[in-house]
Amino acid sequence: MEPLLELVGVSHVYVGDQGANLAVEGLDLSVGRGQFVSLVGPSGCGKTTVLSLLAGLLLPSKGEVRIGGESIRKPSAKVGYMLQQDYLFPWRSILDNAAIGLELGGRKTAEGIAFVRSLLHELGLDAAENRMPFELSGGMRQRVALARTLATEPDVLLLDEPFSSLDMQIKLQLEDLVWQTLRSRGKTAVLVTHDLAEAAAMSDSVIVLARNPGRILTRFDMPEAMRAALPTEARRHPSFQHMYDQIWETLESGREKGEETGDEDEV
Ligand SMILES: Nc1ncnc2c1ncn2[C@@H]1O[C@H](COP(=O)(O)OP(=O)(O)OP(=O)(O)O)[C@@H](O)[C@H]1O
Repeated sequence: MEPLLELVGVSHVYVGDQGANLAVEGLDLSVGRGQFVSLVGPSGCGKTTVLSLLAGLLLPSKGEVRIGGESIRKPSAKVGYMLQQDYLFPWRSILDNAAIGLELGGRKTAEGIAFVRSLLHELGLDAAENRMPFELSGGMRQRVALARTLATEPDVLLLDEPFSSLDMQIKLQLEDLVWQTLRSRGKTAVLVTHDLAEAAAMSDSVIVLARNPGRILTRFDMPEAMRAALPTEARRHPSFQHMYDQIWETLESGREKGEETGDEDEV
């Protein structure tokens, strides 16, 4: 499959008052167009750093980040971000929040607004378009954030723990909705999560990282039947527990080999 996202020998060093900190080292990763991959690993292994490199918010100290074969040196309209917090503007209606990317890009035309309305409709938010963010539940607000991200039609979505502040039932519903929405549009997605079950259920591949320095331990490709199923269905697939256990064991083995720092162990 033609790769859309590529990390080629990527290292990143943060330089600050405390000196240099090698956050990630020697990352090689290829993600095909339309694929959904997750990054999992202990706190500090570089998941957010990888997303920032893919978003063009950070430049690699070594190696290259490519999207569609082109080296990424600055933020690109091809890439959209969805975060744990929705960052909706409290003084703007839902429609105006969802349309903000178009507005900033000078594309808030009648056609653009019609597109945003169609996204809100698809995400079950048509009745909410004139409401204000404080009137919505956490799950609804994250759906608005998804509509806002999709409105600018990025090829790639970077999802930084977008479900982690939601209660379980809403989280499962939203995992299905996001997965379905991205898949039906052929979007490429990179999800950062601490929830291994979420990673296994939503992804084509799960990338396990270790820390000190951040590096890729293993890439797990999910069985085809799980990849084709909605996340809630994938969780019930006979291979699910096996994949989950393998990811968990790899994480644990990385911890045993590389953790001499005495840091808090948090998956
Ligand atoms: N701005 C920064 N300046 C210096 N070091 C940083 C900076 N941001 C992150 N780091 C360091 O880089 C490493 C990777 O951090 P990063 O936030 O990417 O990890 P993470 O896997 O996303 O962690 P978490 O799961 O806790 O969000 C850590 O050692 C962290 O302390």
